Amino acid sequence: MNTIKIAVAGADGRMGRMLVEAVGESGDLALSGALGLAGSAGIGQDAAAFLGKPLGVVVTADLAEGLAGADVLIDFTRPEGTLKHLEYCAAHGVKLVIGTTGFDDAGKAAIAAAAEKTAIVFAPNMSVGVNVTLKLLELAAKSLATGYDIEIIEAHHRHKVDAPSGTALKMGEVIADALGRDLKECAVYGREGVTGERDPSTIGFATVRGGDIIGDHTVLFAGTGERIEISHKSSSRAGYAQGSLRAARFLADKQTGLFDMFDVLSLNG
Ligand SMILES: NC(=O)C1=CN([C@@H]2O[C@H](COP(=O)(O)OP(=O)(O)OC[C@H]3O[C@@H](n4cnc5c(N)ncnc54)[C@H](OP(=O)(O)O)[C@@H]3O)[C@@H](O)[C@H]2O)C=CC1
Ligand SMILES: O=C(O)C1=N[C@H](C(=O)O)C[C@H](O)C1
Repeated sequence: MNTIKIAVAGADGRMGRMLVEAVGESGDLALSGALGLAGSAGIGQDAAAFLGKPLGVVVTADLAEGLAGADVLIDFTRPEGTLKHLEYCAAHGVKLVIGTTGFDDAGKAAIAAAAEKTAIVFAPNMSVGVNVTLKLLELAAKSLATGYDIEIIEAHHRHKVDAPSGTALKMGEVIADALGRDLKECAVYGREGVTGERDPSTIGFATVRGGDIIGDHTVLFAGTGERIEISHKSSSRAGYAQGSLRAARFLADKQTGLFDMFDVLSLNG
């Protein structure tokens, strides 16, 4: 089997570092490049310097340099960074695994358009556990379609910049789809003041930010006399990194197309 050459964007970030380490330990993947934000402390340093085991790949802000020879770019940055990388990758046939969250509709449309030129896996959560949880939610929502109020509660570390999390929004989409609702019309993002009684057709979101919480998601189905809670809690970012590597391997025989982790993990159907 050919070694898959991986470039990592946001190489000096929380996820970027996990990915550099995971690629280095994988056996079947090789780090070919590392991108960082111009002016960041990591620029010019070996991407694996933080491990004390340099890999000979220097973090650069130059896309041509960072993406030279790459088969796949794994990108966990910010929407504006990902969209810049996306344009370059689509033009140069580099495949993409996008874990970044917080895109608006125009950003998502740009990713879909780029997938006509290169192959992309785009998912707000790469962990196997979260994606299986999404399947459980589909079943729960269909079975609890009436008489249960649905609330999605997520908690993350103090550094997270987008809310609700991409995962929470995906959970809302999966549930809304299962119930034949449109999340844009039924989502309620936080409550304050005299809100009136709860509208049963809504899906509520609540966001907690603090400390070093890696990522907790709970969906509450609150009925009369009982409530069901479906929760996933991450205690490490390793699952996100391993899922991303699975996504990169999945892309090996794809030339174009937009995929998600259901495709990677064969969870469709
Ligand atoms: N899909 C999934 O499974 C997961 C998704 N995520 C998502 O991944 C993203 C990154 O998370 P995390 O690693 O915690 O964040 P960090 O802030 O730790 O890392 C982000 C990295 O991207 C760099 N960066 C910031 N802005 C730009 C830009 N405009 N262009 C290029 N690079 C940029 C940062 O540089 P600098 O440090 O200099 O600012 C940093 O190196 C978030 O959107 C998060 O929600 C996170 C975990 C799992
Ligand atoms: O920013 C994070 O940390 C995470 N972001 C993703 C999200 O927004 O859902 C995935 C995970 O929850 C960690």
